[in-house]
Amino acid sequence: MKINILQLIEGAQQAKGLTVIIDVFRAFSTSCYLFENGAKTIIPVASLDAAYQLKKNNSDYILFGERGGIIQPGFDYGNSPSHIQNERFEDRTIVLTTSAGTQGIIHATNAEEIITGSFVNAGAISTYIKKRKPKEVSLVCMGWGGKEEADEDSLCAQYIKNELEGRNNDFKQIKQFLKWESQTGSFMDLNEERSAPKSDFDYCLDVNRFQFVLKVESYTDQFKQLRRIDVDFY
Ligand SMILES: O=C(O)[C@H](CS(=O)(=O)O)OP(=O)(O)O
Repeated sequence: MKINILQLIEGAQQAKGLTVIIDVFRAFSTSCYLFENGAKTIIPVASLDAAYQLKKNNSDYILFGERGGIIQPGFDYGNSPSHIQNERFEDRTIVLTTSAGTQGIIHATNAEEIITGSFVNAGAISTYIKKRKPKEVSLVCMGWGGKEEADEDSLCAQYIKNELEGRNNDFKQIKQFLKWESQTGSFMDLNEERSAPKSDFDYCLDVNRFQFVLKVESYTDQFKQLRRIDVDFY
């Protein structure tokens, strides 16, 4: 199995084979919590306008997302896992637009198959890939707004690569590094509490909490959706 680690929007455009679009803080961690809390499907869209249009045509859809980490006018929620811990989304369709994660999905036009990547389901991702046995895997780190590399996404890519190659991971060390040495995730201290509470850090780094992957599939001619696929651990 050939494994590529790629960076940012250009990396998403170059990605081939089974592609994992990685966004630890916070889009694809939050997406896992949404499915855990009952969401029927998530429609990832690139622009705020597309999100507003979908809501206009489907008043029961729920709008999630941010720009620069901040919840946008008219949105029901931002991009925070902390804010949905006690919320249920049974049978609800979520529309999600974020600065980095959803942009990666939209730009990965050469990928054979796309799944999302985060630490909260990293083990499930490697199990899924091992079962699928693809010739080529692309691990794409979406970073800050898809434009600047971020430690958490690069470390998540390396974690998944190590799992696939049978090498050990030291997640405790990864978490300590992200907490005390890396600048990444600092927007959680700076932004308004209602958009990025500090507790998001721990929710996004609750490694292997979920045993499912999120696969990108067609929704309509125009839009894609994320579908939850449960992966057996053994
Ligand atoms: O809201 C977030 O967590 C980030 C903001 S940014 O990309 O770091 O500016 O968006 P995401 O798409 O979840 O990385």
